[in-house]
Amino acid sequence: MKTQANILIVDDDRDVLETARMFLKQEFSSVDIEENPEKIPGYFEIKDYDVILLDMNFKKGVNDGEEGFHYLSKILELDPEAIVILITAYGEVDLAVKAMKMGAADFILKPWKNQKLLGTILSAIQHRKSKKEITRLKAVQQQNDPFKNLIGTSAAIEKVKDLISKVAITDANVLILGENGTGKELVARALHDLSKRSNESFINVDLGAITESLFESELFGHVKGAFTDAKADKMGRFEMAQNGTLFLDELGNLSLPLQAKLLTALQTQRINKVGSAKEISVDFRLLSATNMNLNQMVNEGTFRQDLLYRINTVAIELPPLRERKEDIPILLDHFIQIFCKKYQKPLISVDEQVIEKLKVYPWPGNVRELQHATERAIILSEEKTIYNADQFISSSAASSSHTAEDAVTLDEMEKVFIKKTLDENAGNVTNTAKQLGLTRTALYRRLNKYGLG
Ligand SMILES: Nc1ncnc2c1ncn2[C@@H]1O[C@H](COP(=O)(O)OP(=O)(O)OP(=O)(O)O)[C@@H](O)[C@H]1O
Repeated sequence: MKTQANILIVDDDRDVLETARMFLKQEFSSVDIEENPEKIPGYFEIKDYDVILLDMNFKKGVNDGEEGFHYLSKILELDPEAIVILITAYGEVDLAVKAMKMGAADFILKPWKNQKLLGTILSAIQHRKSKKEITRLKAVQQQNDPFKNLIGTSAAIEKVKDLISKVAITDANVLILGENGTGKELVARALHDLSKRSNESFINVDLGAITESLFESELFGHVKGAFTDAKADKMGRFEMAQNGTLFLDELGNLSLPLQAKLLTALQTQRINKVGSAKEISVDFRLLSATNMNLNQMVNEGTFRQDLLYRINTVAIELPPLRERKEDIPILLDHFIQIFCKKYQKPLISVDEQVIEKLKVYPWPGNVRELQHATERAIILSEEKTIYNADQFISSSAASSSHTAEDAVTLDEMEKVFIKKTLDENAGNVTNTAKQLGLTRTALYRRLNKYGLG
């Protein structure tokens, strides 16, 4: 029986090709031959090759192996897991060794004995199988990693991951705190994925975006005819989260009357759809998030203490990016991979000096801002390496090292930076917020804080 394998042989010697094909056809299911190495990419478009036999020298009289290296790297670009066996002549063994360092799997000397060729190809196929298996296992492992999206190795992030692992399996209500763009929603999803409710729904409610008039209908649902626009029955978010997880984002934005309504529903675990007298009991795990200081709001009388008690069995605090700068390179790497793929660019690298500048910059919009900045840089980049920090952060930010020297505190640095970005955008808050990776609310808060409003 023939071994199932696709083999491609590339050599400029027609005799070598035909003889090899005749012999290998008896052993393997598919054997293709090609004299012109420039045509290799075309073959890769049609088939997935298990082994490629590649000659080291194609032009007559040239035997420095440069062509072999060139086409070897081309093949590895097309398929990083490709198994390439180089065909070499006597006296070229040192070149073959160099090629193996570059990623070739093996080499075979011309003229070969058929049994030797067979043995080399069979062990190469085995090698290919194990390589594929390792890649598959890595993918499975990554998929099973609940923290695969939560990038960072700083002590602060490790502490957060630790806490998530501990509380996820309990049904405790968790309050996730942190500035805009620090990853609060990612933490909420990880808590859900690791919980007993992971097979049920994860329902997200952005309380900052719900108007006072739509609050009840959004959260509790309504029945047909409950109000003019209620053309049909509607399920509320509480009901959608039945048996699963309910994530209330931007909780600090809720007005006092709505806080009261929310508290009642949480206490009774029962809701009435708007326009219905029938009570529905709901069972969900509650996660909340805010970038506001709820304790301070309680003191000021703008947040209910009893509601804070209810939602805050455990608190997880996410540090701002400027307090864990050591995570910047790994996050950068992560986003570069995502955006190079998205915009179909070869993997772009970033010069060390640029990375140093990015570490000095205060990132008021945290990871979200870094994500946007990286996307912009990748779109703009025409070279393989980015040497200019301006590509990531606007000119005002690029001079942040100057700002850093002049500014005494991070707050001052942030103020100067926001002011400059605002000026650049002719005072347009929406555009400024977008550029900084902040929500408009977050920007307004800062404008008030720094007296820039
Ligand atoms: N540690 C991280 N690793 C990878 N991506 C991250 C990380 N933290 C945040 N992000 C990314 O940054 C963006 C913002 O994160 P997320 O929405 O979770 O932040 P947030 O704190 O909920 O923000 P907001 O308060 O503005 O709603 C998302 O695209 C998210 O994927």
